[in-house]
Amino acid sequence: MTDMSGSTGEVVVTTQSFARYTDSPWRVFEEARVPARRSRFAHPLAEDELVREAAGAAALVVGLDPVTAKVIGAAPSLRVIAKHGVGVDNIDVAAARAAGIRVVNAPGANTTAVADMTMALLLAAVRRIVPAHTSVVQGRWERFFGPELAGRTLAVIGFGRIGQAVARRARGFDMTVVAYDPHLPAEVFAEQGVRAAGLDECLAAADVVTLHLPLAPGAPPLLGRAELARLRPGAYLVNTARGGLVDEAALAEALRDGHLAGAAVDVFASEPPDGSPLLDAPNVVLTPHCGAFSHEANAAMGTTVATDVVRVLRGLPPVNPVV
Ligand SMILES: NC(=O)c1ccc[n+]([C@@H]2O[C@H](COP(=O)([O-])OP(=O)(O)OC[C@H]3O[C@@H](n4cnc5c(N)ncnc54)[C@H](O)[C@@H]3O)[C@@H](O)[C@H]2O)c1
Ligand SMILES: O=C(O)CC[C@@H](O)C(=O)O
Repeated sequence: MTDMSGSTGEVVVTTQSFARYTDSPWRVFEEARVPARRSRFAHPLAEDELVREAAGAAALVVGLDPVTAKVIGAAPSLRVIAKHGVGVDNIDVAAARAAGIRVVNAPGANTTAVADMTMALLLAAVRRIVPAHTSVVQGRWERFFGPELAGRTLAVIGFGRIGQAVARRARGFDMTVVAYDPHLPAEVFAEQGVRAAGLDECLAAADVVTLHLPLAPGAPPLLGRAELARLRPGAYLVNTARGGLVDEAALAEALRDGHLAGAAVDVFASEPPDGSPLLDAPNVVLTPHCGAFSHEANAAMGTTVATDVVRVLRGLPPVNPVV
């Protein structure tokens, strides 16, 4: 790490997960002679902490930290906000644009990691891996049954990089895949051997629904009580996209009353999910927003965003602009 605190125009890295498996992202800054340091706070930042960190920064590299209009307004030297990942729902992109600040991210860098995690969570949910593990460890030796994936229908909602990678994996498990993504031309679905359908049709057809779309600022949950009720009895839901896409109370209720057979959730409306109704819902597998946490994705996200930060600070156009 290059720690040149006190220099002007420095890069401040607030995400704790930056360069966890290789120093190569830090080397991008070192080789470009761009001063860069980690945040003083060794935890995900609250808005006021981010205001303090952003005050003298030329660039911020953030994870899920809230880059609000207040943070942007308090950062007169800021030229670029880099999302160490894909989803920019924690960044007020409109405020950044209005302030002339670039936003960049790392599209594709964590596609494989999240697609693998989605399949891991799906398999864990249907074959009840977590209760089976607990049963063995606690000496009960209960034996669990679950459905096979072959021949079942997977509905992929959001058919971008991760959605398509999940569809390829699901086809490898002999699943039928339908997908909903209103922003893509028909050829994209056809190329992947997937049938395009509307949201309602996908929900009605699915044995498993998996979410892979962004969370739009201020949007209500895509899957509220009414949409969850449209799922087949005994269906499963996997969410590795964003917690705000699902009404957690309605999902917990659908699990408790047995309408859904199970859910696997990596992302929560509020993180950590203290008090979430999912914490004590039955038949859930819950992980701490670590879908992107493969070694390879960690290296790729870090070097991708570091490269674009350096480019913007040198006056070059970024490779992966959001704005
Ligand atoms: N769990 C994690 O750690 C993790 C890691 C990476 C990404 N994510 C989440 O996954 C999302 C998808 O990532 P990606 O790399 O596939 O992004 P992507 O941009 O390649 O794909 C997103 C797709 O969603 C589609 N879409 C947008 N709005 C939609 C809507 N209302 N209904 C249906 N489809 C819609 C877009 O057209 C696009 O094709 C990210 O936005 C992020 O929120 C989570
Ligand atoms: O910042 C993180 O820890 C996860 C980011 C991930 O959800 C993404 O959108 O790429």
